[in-house]
Order: sequence, then C-alpha cells, then structure tokens
Amino acid sequence: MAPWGYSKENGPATWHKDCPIANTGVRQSPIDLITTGQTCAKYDSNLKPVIVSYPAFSEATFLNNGHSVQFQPSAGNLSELSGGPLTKKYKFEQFHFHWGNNDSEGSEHRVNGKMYPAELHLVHWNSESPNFSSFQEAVGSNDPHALCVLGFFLKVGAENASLKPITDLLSKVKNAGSSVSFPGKFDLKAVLPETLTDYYTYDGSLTTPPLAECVKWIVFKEPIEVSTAQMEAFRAVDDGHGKPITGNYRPPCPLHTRTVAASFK
Ligand SMILES: NS(=O)(=O)c1ccc(C(=O)NCc2cccc(F)c2F)cc1
Ligand SMILES: [Zn+2]
Repeated sequence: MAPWGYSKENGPATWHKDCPIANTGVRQSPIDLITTGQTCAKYDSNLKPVIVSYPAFSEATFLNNGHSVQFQPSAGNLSELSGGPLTKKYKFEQFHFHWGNNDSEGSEHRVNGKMYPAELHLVHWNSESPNFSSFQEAVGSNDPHALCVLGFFLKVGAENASLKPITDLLSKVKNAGSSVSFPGKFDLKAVLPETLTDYYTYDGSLTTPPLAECVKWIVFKEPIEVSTAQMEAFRAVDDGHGKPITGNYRPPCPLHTRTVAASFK
C-alpha cells in the first residue's frame, strides 16, 4: 500500500487497512473537545499548571517529511516537561504542525466542533520509565502515558515574531523529504503563552500511523496568534506528489468511555 497521507487514496479513512487500531481503537486522537452538555470536559481542581523547561535549542534539524514539517533538536537537548496531569518528567522529542488550506480548517482537536487554522504539537516521552529509554521504544511500549503531547491552537492575527524563524524556514523545505539544519538558536518557550494553566487533558493516541494509544494529551485553551502570511507559508509546503500539503489533520475520533478533564472552569 502507498505510504499513508491525507489524500482520498491514502488519507485517514484508509489508514485502518495497514493500521486496524484506526477503527478498533477506543482511545484514538484527535477528539472534539466538548465544553457543555453530557459528555463535556469536567473541571478538575487538582490539575496544576504545566511546567516546561525549554532552554533555547542550539542544534536542530527542520524537516519536511511529506505529511508535516518537524523541528527536531539533537539528542543531547535537555528540554523537559512536568506538572499538569503528569506524575513523571518527560523529555522533549520534536514539534510539528497540522494545518488546512483555509482559515476555517486545519486543527486536529476541535472545540465544540470549531476547528482552528492550525495546531502545534510538542512531542515528549516519559524519561523516568524503567521500560524504555528512547522515544522509539516509548511509542512501542504499550505504556498508556509513554508520550505526552502538548497541543496549541493557532489562530490568524498579529505576526508571531517568536515563530518567524520557523515560518521563514518553510520555503527552504518546500520539497518533501528535504531538511535543513536550523541556523542559530531557537527559543520555543517564547512561542508559548506565559501561563500554561488552562488546558484540556485526556488519554489518546498518535494522530498519524501507527496511531499508538500511548499519549497523555494536553490541549491548551488559549490559541497562539500567527499572521496570514505565516499561515500561507505552511500552505506552500509540498507533499512529495507535486501538491501542497493541504489539510494534514485527522478528523475527530469517538470518545468511547473516556472523559476529558479541564484545568479551568
Ligand atoms: N500528531 S502526533 O503529535 O500525535 C504524533 C507525534 C509523533 C509521531 C511520530 O513520531 N511518528 C513517527 C514514529 C517514530 C518512531 C516510532 C514510531 F512508532 C513513530 F510513529 C506521530 C504523530
Ligand atoms: Zn501532530
């Protein structure tokens, strides 16, 4: 089978062929985050702010893998995540984005059915587990919280100066499979809202094959602003079949018996 993607021929509705968990899994991601009514997110006063320690990355690769663009620092990076719903410390692995070809679609998670134009995923793995000692092993470990992904919605507004080094690099990785070593330092902390207090959290999966059900998801309520020009820069990145990547987002999956917790009222 052709490698998975987001077209009619290889998109989310076909992934079950190589990845049965797509249809049989009961903790698949993304989901629609419902804030009122029966199955809505439930306020949990025990949920603490998320704590990130992201010293500026000095060595990293920026890659177009044909289904997203990904920023991956060298293995030595010391960036860590803790707090929030987590009981362990997590190591930063990479960040990447999901986006649409217009401002009314693009995010993977939705809020009461509303999609944002894009979503940023900061991927981490549990560095304190005795069962694995790398990201790859964590994904394959069957540990329900082997990974923690922080999701941030992007919305169109003012130019985001902190993300400019990334959006300015998109033209350099236009072709699928191309990568560049990131020039200089990148301060990821500056991209995020100061306070990481208001978020939804639930147990889910990778949103792309192998769709492993090993992710503690933390999706922040407050979107990050980017300019129209910055959004357009994502939409010019190619998918390896001579077309721009437009709509590299999976539709929402059934909640099943899961509950979503909210750290805010
Ligand atoms: N969108 S998301 O945040 O849910 C997500 C995060 C990471 C990956 C990933 O690393 N895939 C490649 C990969 C690498 C090593 C081992 C794997 F199993 C694997 F899928 C996929 C989806
Ligand atoms: Zn993602």
